[in-house]
Amino acid sequence: MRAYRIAPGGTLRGEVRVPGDKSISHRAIMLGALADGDTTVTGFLEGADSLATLAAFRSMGVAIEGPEAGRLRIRGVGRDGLRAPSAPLDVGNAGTAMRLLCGLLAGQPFASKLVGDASLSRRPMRRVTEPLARMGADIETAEAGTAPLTIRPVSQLESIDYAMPVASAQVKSCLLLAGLYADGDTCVSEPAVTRDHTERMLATFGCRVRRERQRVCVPGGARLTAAPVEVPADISSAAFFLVGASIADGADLTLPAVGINPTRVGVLHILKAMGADIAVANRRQCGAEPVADLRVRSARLQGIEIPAAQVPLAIDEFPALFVAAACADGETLLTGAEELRVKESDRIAVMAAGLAQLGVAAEVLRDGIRIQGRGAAPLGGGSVDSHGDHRIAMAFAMAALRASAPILVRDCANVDTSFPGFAALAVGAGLGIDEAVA
Ligand SMILES: O=C(O)C1=C[C@@H](OP(=O)(O)O)[C@@H](O)[C@H](O)C1
Ligand SMILES: C=C(OP(=O)(O)O)C(=O)O
Repeated sequence: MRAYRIAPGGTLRGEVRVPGDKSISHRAIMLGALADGDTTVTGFLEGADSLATLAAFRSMGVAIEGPEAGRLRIRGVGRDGLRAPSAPLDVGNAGTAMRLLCGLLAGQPFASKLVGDASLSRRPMRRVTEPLARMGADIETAEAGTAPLTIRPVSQLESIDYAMPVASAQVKSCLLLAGLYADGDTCVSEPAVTRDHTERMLATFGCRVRRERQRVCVPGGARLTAAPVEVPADISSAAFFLVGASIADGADLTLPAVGINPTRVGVLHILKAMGADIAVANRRQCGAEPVADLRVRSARLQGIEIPAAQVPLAIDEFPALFVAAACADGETLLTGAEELRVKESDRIAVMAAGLAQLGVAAEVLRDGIRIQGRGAAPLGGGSVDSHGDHRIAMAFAMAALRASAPILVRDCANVDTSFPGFAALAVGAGLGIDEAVA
């Protein structure tokens, strides 16, 4: 099993170019495949999750050239041009791929089956299959409401006006994609703002998306027109470096061209509220998405109560933010984040267990966590288990910057799902990671 052995202390300096945004990379493949015409993608994330989406579309007859240094050319087959895959579509560890594809496949005139790895096969899928069933879709889950998902063709999907019970961009996007195949306007309302990459990209591809506050509608039967997609650097990957440079002594790191879509910047708001020194410079547009260069320097962090509205805007960044909280003065309290329990791992339980290994007191709550920051005192060293969760592995790798002894992080292979090359980039910036087998 792949592991990281990280030397304690050190700092992060220089410039780090993190790879392309995972959410946007998945969507670029999906919309590019369904569009009329050829879509060129730059900055595509060559991680296992987005490559699984790419492979799924190839097996449905879509010709895709690349990826070659993040460049792709997708030969769009048009809204009705996908072909029946000859085998189940295996999306590995990728929740985004499974949930978005489920909506898109529900509207196809052929049967299909979606399967994933052990972690994905434990994650809840009824959140998408129930509203899709209301649209008339025919989808069978395993008994627990989990994958595999067997999708059978129906003559016509009906449009829906759906108020999501959970704030989930995956559920929203799933229904919008199904809505392209429905008989009228499909509308989705969200209880809190979630990432809006699907809406932005649909609009770029010429779909008349109607957006009001926390509600979005797509017209049934819309056709998409190919458009170039520039994928910004992933703020969720940048988050590990934002935290690492904040907690390390003498750090000064620049992260160029990071996506700063307002629906993704919870990590910046939360770190700044904790006292982080992050400068956002050179704001500009990268296609449909805003980007900026982020410069982060060491800072003395303070524990905070995390505002509820920031939770969905930082949902993937909490493993890293918990490490920041562990190094802060005083207590940090997170509530309203029960969604963390159904990610690649139960991120509340797994982070609390790892923090305990490093001597950090953390109380697990039903929907969050209370962390007692160690302030100026170092974290301990020791062995932590990532439970195959990429974000847990990278968060604990950064914790070593403030540890008094080496940290061993076990089960790190899935870092490749979202951040291939993480260890090498981190080493280049100053982190003492050794990839080991443990
Ligand atoms: O739509 C997306 O690309 C994502 C949405 C979020 O999931 P939820 O919709 O389950 O919150 C996030 O955790 C995931 O990493 C990516
Ligand atoms: C939750 C995540 O991804 P997904 O749901 O696509 O597996 C993540 O990347 O943190």
